[in-house]
Amino acid sequence: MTDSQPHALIIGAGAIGSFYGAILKRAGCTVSAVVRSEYEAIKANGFQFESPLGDISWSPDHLYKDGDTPDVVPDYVILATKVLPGSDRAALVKPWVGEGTRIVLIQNGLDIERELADAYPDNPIISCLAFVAVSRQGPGRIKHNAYGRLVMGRFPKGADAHCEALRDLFVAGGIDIKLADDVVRERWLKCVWNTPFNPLSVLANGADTLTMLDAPGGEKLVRELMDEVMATAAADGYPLPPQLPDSNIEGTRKMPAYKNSMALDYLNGRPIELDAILGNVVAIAQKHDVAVPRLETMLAALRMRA
Ligand SMILES: NC(=O)C1=CN([C@@H]2O[C@H](COP(=O)(O)OP(=O)(O)OC[C@H]3O[C@@H](n4cnc5c(N)ncnc54)[C@H](OP(=O)(O)O)[C@@H]3O)[C@@H](O)[C@H]2O)C=CC1
Ligand SMILES: CC(C)(CO)C(=O)C(=O)O
Repeated sequence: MTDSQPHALIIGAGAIGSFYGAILKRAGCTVSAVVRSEYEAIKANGFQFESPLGDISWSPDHLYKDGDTPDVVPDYVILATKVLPGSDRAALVKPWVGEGTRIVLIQNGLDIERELADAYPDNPIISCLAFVAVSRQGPGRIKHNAYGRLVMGRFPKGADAHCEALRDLFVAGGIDIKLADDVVRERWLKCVWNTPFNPLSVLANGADTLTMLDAPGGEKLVRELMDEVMATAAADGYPLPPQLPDSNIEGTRKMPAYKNSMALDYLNGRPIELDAILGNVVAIAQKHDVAVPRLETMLAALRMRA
């Protein structure tokens, strides 16, 4: 593709994929999508958005199903599926990755890049963390509630010209971007929030943030879980700011009550990203002999439920 109109292909155009696809469309990119169950609806009507950004509804320039072959090799393959056991993400992107294609992950969790980096050693891997509240309302219908910021960096380290070029596109589309030299550290920082809140919301029957914090003993439990994630991060070589649990709780209390992505999956009967967000943290704690009794209990209880 030409530099003047980069081509991004979204794989897994659900809430996150279709939202950041809309942003790249606003930046003037050619944006295509590979979708699964919502193919017919998206083919007929594109992605219909309700958003504080205004009318960001869009239709993919090329719409594909799993198993199709690409018309063009994209500059960016943006993977925005859920990170679930049994989903072979390296195989999923394979038909769409050519020489020079940057593989961009916009997915939650820890230690989720390695399988892509190992499978595609010659393609830049750009790892992104989304700070946004967006959810699917029905086939091809998405509600963007608030926010949108992305933190991004090369995996395993650095923020090079590939990241800068993608940052410029997202900024042109109206999104705030932080480039991170150490994206793994950024994943730990985000996990201090997601690893307690997301699985706990499932144990609490899909509860929102304030319901969890205001339940008797709720804030105390969230803090203890955050402390266990902090201790694990430190043992893994990522000491995080000691005031992070305080600022996370304070920030969460200031936001309107909010159902995180795992709560929404649970409430909609979809599989949850238990390993990416919790299991991988527990595995790293066990590797370093860090005591994480509350995280282990939560993981065991949720595995029983699954
Ligand atoms: N939603 C949010 O506000 C936030 C989400 N995140 C993270 O972003 C990531 C994406 O989450 P989100 O967008 O909410 O998830 P969604 O469930 O809304 O979207 C995932 C999409 O991937 C599609 N998909 C799965 N497998 C395939 C496949 N083989 N081929 C094509 N499409 C496929 C699903 O299709 P199908 O309908 O067929 O299942 C669905 O459209 C997760 O890691 C999540 O934790 C991070 C921050 C906020
Ligand atoms: C931080 C938050 C809550 C939204 O950006 C998220 O990561 C999620 O919903 O899983």
